[in-house]
Amino acid sequence: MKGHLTRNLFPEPQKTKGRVMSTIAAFYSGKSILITGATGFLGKVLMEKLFRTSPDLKVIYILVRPKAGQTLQQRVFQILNSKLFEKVKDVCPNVHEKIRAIYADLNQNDLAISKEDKQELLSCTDIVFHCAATVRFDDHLRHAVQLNVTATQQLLLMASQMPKLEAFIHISTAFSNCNLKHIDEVIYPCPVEPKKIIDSMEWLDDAIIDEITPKLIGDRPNTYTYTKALGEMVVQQESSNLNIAIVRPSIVGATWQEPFPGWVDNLNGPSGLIIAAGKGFLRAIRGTPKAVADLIPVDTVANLTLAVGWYTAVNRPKSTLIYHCTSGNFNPCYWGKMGFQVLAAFEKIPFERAFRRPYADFTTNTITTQYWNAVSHRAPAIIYDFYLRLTGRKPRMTKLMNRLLRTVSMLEYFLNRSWEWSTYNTEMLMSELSPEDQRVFNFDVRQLNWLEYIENYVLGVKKYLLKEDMAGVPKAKQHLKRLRNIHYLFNTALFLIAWRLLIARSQMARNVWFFIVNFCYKFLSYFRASSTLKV
Ligand SMILES: CCCCCCCCCCCCCCCCCCCCCCCC(=O)SCCNC(=O)CCNC(=O)[C@H](O)C(C)(C)COP(=O)(O)OP(=O)(O)OC[C@H]1O[C@@H](n2cnc3c(N)ncnc32)[C@H](O)[C@@H]1OP(=O)(O)O
Ligand SMILES: NC(=O)C1=CN([C@@H]2O[C@H](COP(=O)(O)OP(=O)(O)OC[C@H]3O[C@@H](n4cnc5c(N)ncnc54)[C@H](OP(=O)(O)O)[C@@H]3O)[C@@H](O)[C@H]2O)C=CC1
Repeated sequence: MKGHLTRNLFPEPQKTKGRVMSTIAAFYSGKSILITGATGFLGKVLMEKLFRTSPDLKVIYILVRPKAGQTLQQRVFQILNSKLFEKVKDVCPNVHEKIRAIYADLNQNDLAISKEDKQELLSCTDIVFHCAATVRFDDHLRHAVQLNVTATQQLLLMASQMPKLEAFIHISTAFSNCNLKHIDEVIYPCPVEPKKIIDSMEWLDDAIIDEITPKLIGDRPNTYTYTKALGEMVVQQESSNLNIAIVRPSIVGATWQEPFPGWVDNLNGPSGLIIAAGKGFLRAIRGTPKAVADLIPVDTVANLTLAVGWYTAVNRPKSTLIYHCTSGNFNPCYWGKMGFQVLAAFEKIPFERAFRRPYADFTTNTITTQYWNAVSHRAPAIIYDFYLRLTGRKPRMTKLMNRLLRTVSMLEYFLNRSWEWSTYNTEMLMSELSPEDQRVFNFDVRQLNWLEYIENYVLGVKKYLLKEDMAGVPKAKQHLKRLRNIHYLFNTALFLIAWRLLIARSQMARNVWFFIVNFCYKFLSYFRASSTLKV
């Protein structure tokens, strides 16, 4: 496909209302675009941006599976009628007609796309954005390989049969090579060829796969990062036939600016932990305050991805370019500072019905982590469950806490290390953009104000994940005050009980106690005597 197209890919920039129209937006006009993973966090934001900036695009094909009792159409309807798409309806009123949901299941070898649909995709698609993946860290290797490697291979095979295809953009992760400290914009080979892994998954049984998984993933922390690295290798193997680019985002967070700040719709990455901390469940977490918190807003990832799609199609680079979509070397924020900003945001934007007052800290070693897990996580959960039992209710806090601690333990790897990602290609792309494109498809995170971003993030978590209304803030604040009083009362009672026990057992403690009581009595007598004299 490389070098096949001869039509004018650099249309003259048009003027809209006195402003030069974005070249990237103009590029997507009239295009048929295929997106996988369009129902996911990034996919939705990507699709929204495309519709909003290029309402004249021809069609967006999305590969969807039925889920949670919803048909394809119901899922699409729900997305288009969500808050995220509110602005799209003004710019592109016929958005319903421009989206075509195609039944597909990436868990199946042929992706389960019907013959007719496949034919349409093959003959019409101009650009592919491949976002679908399993992002679970603990996925079974067989499933992770199927989704992140085999499905990518299948999709590339389809892409190679698309005569009109101008670019194939693969979304990977900046952590696909997290076993390295410095990561360049290159594909690093894994010791075992992806083809061999795919083949072996077909005949090995689950027990054997479980046994060999640690050996295969080696010094990577989970099957996710390993299979994303394999996915990149598969992409590289197809790159001689296709015009491909890879985008590697770091930890994707809530929107920074578009379509509005703070939008988020799943618990991945920091979002789940923000809830856990804001509700008072999470009190300590093993993390290095000085390690870089390489968060990247989801709208920044979408903007870069669309810019990459345009650049790849128009310039047809000779080799597969990889773009790191990271914040660390442009505008670093550190876990300590971020944690502090999250806690500060809870003061202004408290969550409703908190279990305890939000307070958390980073612990730096395994022993202190275990201590805080016992004292601050497990013990309160056990006490609360005891209270639930006493009041005739079903205990649930210990189970919830165990789940949280399991989640936290899976994220810890990323909280205790810093990586350096080189960003030559990303910077090159930025410099290739016209001022208007830099504005419309902004991915320059140097402009990001972390304090403001984190505040909007916490607000977004409250509104869009917890579905809590801002009208409830005064009540939430009152609840936190009550929790503070209970906390003081509880601690005082605990102290008195401990002291009473000590007095009963130790002569030394009794002596100290009598000394204090005696001292207080004398002080009060003196105070009373001197005030009587004054009168
Ligand atoms: C001064 C200092 C103060 C310190 C203050 C601290 C403040 C705290 C906030 C600071 C933020 C810190 C954030 C750190 C985040 C680090 C993230 C690093 C991520 C690196 C990512 C690499 C980038 C990528 O490429 S991958 C994309 C990201 N992927 C993920 O994040 C997936 C992670 N999730 C999983 O793998 C699984 O969900 C797992 C293994 C964690 C849990 O699996 P399990 O089978 O046990 O549960 P589920 O069925 O999945 O869900 C059960 C239940 O839990 C809810 N849930 C799911 N995920 C999370 C989550 N991340 N956090 C919380 N809760 C989660 C889920 O909705 C379910 O709830 P139900 O009610 O039962 O439905
Ligand atoms: N979130 C993050 O922090 C980061 C994400 N990335 C990468 O970005 C991409 C998008 O991630 P994100 O949006 O966060 O992930 P989500 O989990 O939100 O979305 C995953 C998407 O893949 C789809 N999918 C999963 N399994 C199947 C299947 N069997 N058949 C069809 N579709 C399927 C999901 O569909 P369904 O709705 O039906 O489940 C969903 O649309 C991924 O490639 C990920 O590796 C990279 C770095 C960080």
